[in-house]
Amino acid sequence: MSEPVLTLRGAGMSFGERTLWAGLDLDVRPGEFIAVLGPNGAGKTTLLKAILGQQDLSDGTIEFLGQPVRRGHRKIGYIPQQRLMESGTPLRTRDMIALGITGHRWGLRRESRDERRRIDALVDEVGASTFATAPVASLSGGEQQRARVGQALASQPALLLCDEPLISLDLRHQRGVTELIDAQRRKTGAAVVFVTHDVNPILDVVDRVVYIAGGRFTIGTPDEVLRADVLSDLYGTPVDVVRTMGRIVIVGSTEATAIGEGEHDHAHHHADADADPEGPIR
Ligand SMILES: Nc1ncnc2c1ncn2[C@@H]1O[C@H](COP(=O)(O)OP(=O)(O)OP(=O)(O)O)[C@@H](O)[C@H]1O
Repeated sequence: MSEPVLTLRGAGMSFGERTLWAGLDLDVRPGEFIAVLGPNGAGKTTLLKAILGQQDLSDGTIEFLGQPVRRGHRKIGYIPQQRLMESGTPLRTRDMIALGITGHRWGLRRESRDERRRIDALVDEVGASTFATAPVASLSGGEQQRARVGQALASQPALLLCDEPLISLDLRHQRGVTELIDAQRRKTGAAVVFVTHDVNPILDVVDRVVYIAGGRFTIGTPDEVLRADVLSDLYGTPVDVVRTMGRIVIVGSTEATAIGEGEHDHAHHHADADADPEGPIR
């Protein structure tokens, strides 16, 4: 088996008295697709920040390609949690994608012919051709998100970190972005660590799940982890896993809803979070 791209050993993250996760051992292989699931505030984004070298661990180690993680590694692609571009930002879509290749040198020198070809191919691959010359700030949320994916893929990363990249996308574009990331990891062997509240849009492509909740975590295939007994044990309270119309919905009892508290603060992330008075935990 090939060497892992990413290795966590005894990794722990605490803020004061509060432990987000501890004792996390994980090897991520080339081409592997890992979903990081859990309720709001569980520590999913903080895990990505630790892998990016932006947040020091409280315990343990993280290595990327055999070296301790450090900030700004060119071989890690990152799609941050979505923030809409401020209107007035003049950056054009193609230039935003090009930034992933030319980095900070953008604007200071011309693209090489090879770079130009790669950028054009990426613009095409993320379906951004029709808005390539439009200012990013003028795009819809979904279009901006495709530009972000293009930028993250531009440096041909060995590891792609995605923080809720499907938020604000309609079903068609959720599928489009998922297929894009899936195709990329199959083509280039890039490993993917994908943070999401809702596993459903990516269920077909996920190899393993890291489910974080209440300061603890569990790791396994979706079938191993997304089960009532496993998640009830993790949450420490009864949780049901309902399969309906090809979707998995994780439903808590009143107590479990309390554990998932904060979900409704972020209800805009999920249109259907409001639809269930029980408050699904994802
Ligand atoms: N530097 C920090 N200092 C103190 N607390 C922090 C710091 N960074 C994160 N936290 C806290 O850690 C918790 C986990 O945050 P994180 O953003 O990782 O959660 P998440 O699982 O990504 O949640 P969401 O689904 O809401 O995005 C939050 O309560 C947050 O306030």
